[in-house]
Amino acid sequence: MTSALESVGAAAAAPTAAEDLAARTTGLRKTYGRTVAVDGVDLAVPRGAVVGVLGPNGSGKTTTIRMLLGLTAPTSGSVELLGHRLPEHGGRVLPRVGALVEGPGFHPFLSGRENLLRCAAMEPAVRGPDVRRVVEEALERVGLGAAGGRRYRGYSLGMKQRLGLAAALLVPRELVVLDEPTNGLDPAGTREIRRIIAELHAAGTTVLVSSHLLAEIEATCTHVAVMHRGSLVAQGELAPLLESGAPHLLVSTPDVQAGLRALREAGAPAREESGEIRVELSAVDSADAVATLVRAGVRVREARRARTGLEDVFARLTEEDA
Ligand SMILES: Nc1ncnc2c1ncn2[C@@H]1O[C@H](COP(=O)(O)OP(=O)(O)OP(=O)(O)O)[C@@H](O)[C@H]1O
Repeated sequence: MTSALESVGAAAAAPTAAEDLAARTTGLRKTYGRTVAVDGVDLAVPRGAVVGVLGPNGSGKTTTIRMLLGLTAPTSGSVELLGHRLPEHGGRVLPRVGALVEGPGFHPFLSGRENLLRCAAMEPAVRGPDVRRVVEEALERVGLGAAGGRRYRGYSLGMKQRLGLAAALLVPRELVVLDEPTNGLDPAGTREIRRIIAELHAAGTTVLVSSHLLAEIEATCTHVAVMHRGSLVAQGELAPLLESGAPHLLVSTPDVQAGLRALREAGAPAREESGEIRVELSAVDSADAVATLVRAGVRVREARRARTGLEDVFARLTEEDA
């Protein structure tokens, strides 16, 4: 195991106390015939965190989330939401949980507003006289104020996502679960989702958000849970995970090929990236790398330290556990 996996393992080995968890699964497993969709997942979602569930298509994110919300029954294992076991205590805890998950839920021939009015009427926390105001606020919050009167059937995928989000956020929630919330959204819509997640986080709400977009998770989350082939291969705080890899140096030079040759001859792992040289600072430090380049007559415009991106971390975790 590498130090990255050990550091993540260490985080998992010192679990957060149960009362500090907004959600927890133990040995969660789901099979469909011979397909093992989710395989023994022990997920811990600390209260107040923004946890990104990251994994390639088919890695089990949606199935895990559906089981977490009591929408799909686990084959084995258990789920606790806000300190209470599901499904026994679903009626008590689910109103405190907002969720955006794929699947039918809205009536195609009703408008977005009418659909939300039906949702709001079913919310125990919304009093009858407040239903209309709550719905208008939710529509505004997700940018559907002007389109609220249009039929759901005519909504674009992005508008459907926004309406789902509005339903999830009708009343203040302790936990908000969003499955691929930026699906179908344009860049402006994606930024709005980020803003809403940041607002929820600032208000102390716990957020669990799945995505196969690494940049998305990197930009919005405090914690990450990495899924691969139905298993959880790492979970913990995002910052230490990003720092766990070897640091890199990015060198800007007009002499990329000569630079790569010189570095490799000096035993420094280096590759070209977007017209620059990326040097792994495991065998050499940054001063040695620059000296090697200069000695070889390579003209260095700029050299700067690069943080290990989630993409590198993710590739390492999923390759090693494959
Ligand atoms: N209802 C079902 N019946 C049969 N197989 C299923 C069902 N739901 C999921 N699976 C299978 O379980 C595995 C995990 O799927 P899941 O949708 O949970 O992954 P995911 O990580 O959410 O993927 P995506 O990013 O594509 O949504 C896949 O192999 C999928 O084909």
